[in-house]
Amino acid sequence: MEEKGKENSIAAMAACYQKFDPAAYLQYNYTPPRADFTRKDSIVPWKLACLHRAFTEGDVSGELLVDIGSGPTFYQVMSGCEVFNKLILTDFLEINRQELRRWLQDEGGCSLDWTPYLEHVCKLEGRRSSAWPEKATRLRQVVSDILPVDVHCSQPVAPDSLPSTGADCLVSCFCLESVSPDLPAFTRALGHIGKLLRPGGHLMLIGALGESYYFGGPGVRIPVVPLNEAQVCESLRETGYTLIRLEVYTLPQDMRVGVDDVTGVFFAKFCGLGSCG
Ligand SMILES: C[S@@+](CC[C@H](N)C(=O)[O-])C[C@H]1O[C@@H](n2cnc3c(N)ncnc32)[C@H](O)[C@@H]1O
Ligand SMILES: O=S(=O)(c1ccc2c(c1)CN[C@@H](CF)C2)N1CCSCC1
Repeated sequence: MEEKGKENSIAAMAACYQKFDPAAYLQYNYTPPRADFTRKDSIVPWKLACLHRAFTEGDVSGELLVDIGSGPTFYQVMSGCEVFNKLILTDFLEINRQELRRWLQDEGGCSLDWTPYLEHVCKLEGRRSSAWPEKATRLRQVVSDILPVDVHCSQPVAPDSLPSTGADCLVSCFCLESVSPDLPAFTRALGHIGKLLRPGGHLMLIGALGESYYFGGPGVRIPVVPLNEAQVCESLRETGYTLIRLEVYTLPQDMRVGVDDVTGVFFAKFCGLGSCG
């Protein structure tokens, strides 16, 4: 696609996000039936277990974890916040960065109660679920910044907002495929964020399989690049990552609730350029 065509399709995607509604998005995806902690086949325990294992199996370490496209959610950093002393959250929209600040400042007015997620991750760590306030305090302590980000820019965050050595670990959930107009743009965005990672750092990528759209609010239909596992791995290989593990979850029929047409979710752990470790 010509340069002008790429710019137009990325601008069209950005326009879709101007009506994104964090509260609705959280309601659609982070409350039952999708977020049902009592169901063994629910996606929440599966995803939180993938993240817990990936952050605690011994090969991930360092100082700085950066979450790309955080949106209004925290589940994706509830395990990582125990491993890293510095955590930077990022999003394209100020309305999402405000939602993150509201929870971090603990002054009420948040759109979702993250307690069940904190309790579940405490249990994964072998702690009592009643230890969730300590985990909430830890998370609030380690978040050092909430930055604007645009994965379609060759420099996705402002210069000098990260150490020159890069982040030790990146996590990104349901972002790249949900903001890219097509697969080449998805792959380019992967390359852009890869430059934020130090050599040998790790990338945890969580995303939708087979999804072509989702609702980011009432009537806010946002196009998604439909991906399969092979495309995810090929895009990551093209951008120089080494696959450590890929896990796939197929959404039960009753979790297909009309807010999107996702058929599955993948969890992938990668190591960036240079020796893994
Ligand atoms: C589907 S949401 C994912 C939110 C969250 N990570 C989660 O796991 O639910 C996609 C996010 O990407 C953000 N976004 C939109 N355009 C972006 C861009 N060009 N670069 C980075 N993030 C973008 C949106 O603001 C939104 O928060
Ligand atoms: O996997 S989810 O069902 C989920 C969570 C978020 C999303 C989707 C699916 C699919 N559409 C995406 C659009 F970008 C957003 N899930 C919701 C409960 S908590 C763990 C994540």
